Amino acid sequence: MTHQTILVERHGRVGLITLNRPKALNALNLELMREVTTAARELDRDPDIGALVITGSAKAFAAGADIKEMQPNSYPQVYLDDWFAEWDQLAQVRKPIIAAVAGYALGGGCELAMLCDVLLAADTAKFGQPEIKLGVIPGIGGSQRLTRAIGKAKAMELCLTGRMMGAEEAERAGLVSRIVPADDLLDNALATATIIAGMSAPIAIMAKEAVNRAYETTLAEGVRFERRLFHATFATADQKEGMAAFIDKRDPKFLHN
Ligand SMILES: CC(C)=CC(=O)SCCNC(=O)CCNC(=O)[C@H](O)C(C)(C)COP(=O)(O)OP(=O)(O)OC[C@H]1O[C@@H](n2cnc3c(N)ncnc32)[C@H](O)[C@@H]1OP(=O)(O)O
Repeated sequence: MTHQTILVERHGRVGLITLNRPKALNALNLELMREVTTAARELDRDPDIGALVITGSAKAFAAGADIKEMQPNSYPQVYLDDWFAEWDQLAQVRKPIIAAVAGYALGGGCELAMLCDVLLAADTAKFGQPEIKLGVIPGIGGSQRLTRAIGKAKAMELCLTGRMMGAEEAERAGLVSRIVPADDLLDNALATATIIAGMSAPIAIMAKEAVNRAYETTLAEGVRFERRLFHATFATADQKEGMAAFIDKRDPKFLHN
């Protein structure tokens, strides 16, 4: 399939989506959003794919939603078209997604990174929610996901001032799982995704669901949910294989069922 604003590649069991609007610093226009969500859903359905990576360029993961596209729109238009609701489809992807972020991840770019499950940052990464400087507020979940990731104090400051934070501050705050040198970012992301894609596919999906549930429910409900999924892992062939492999002192051969 031909894409205008993204590149899609396969690296073994990993699907790689690269944002590709370099002249606009990967600003997220409606076409790019559709292409990313469509590609991610296709990779999610593909049994030969176990994990996804989304990345941008060295200068920008994405500098936000496309301001030039947004600017002339009226309230009835954005409301009736339910602008940015389509990004919710990325949150519905069941396989783990890694965001490999170098350069600017601002506004919708930061929100796209936070829609992913593991956020790897190059030492050049800069995160922020600068929408307030444009007379708007985050619209792809930034005020919610950033607050859950780094806490109210810092999220409030970033959303109210539009200040950017660098990779080290983002890692200290808990937004980023790891910082790597910019030149090694993609290799690290693909290596991490390959490890995840080598696990049992249903078990990886259960692990993602269980961790995500912690964002949405009480501790007691979350622990109950986790326990039910844990019990369900015993209905898979991969639980038998994983434990047998440990006992036999060999690597497991997961069959993804
Ligand atoms: C409202 C919601 C829900 C979400 C949002 O995301 S709103 C947007 C939030 N993002 C921003 O406000 C960042 C806007 N961009 C910048 O502040 C700067 O571009 C920069 C600091 C990221 C980089 O500055 P630099 O001087 O290095 O580069 P520029 O000359 O400014 O940009 C190059 C080229 O890209 C176009 N660009 C950059 N960001 C966007 C964007 N978000 N939307 C549309 N176009 C963007 C920029 O206009 C320029 O293009 P031209 O050379 O054609 O002017």
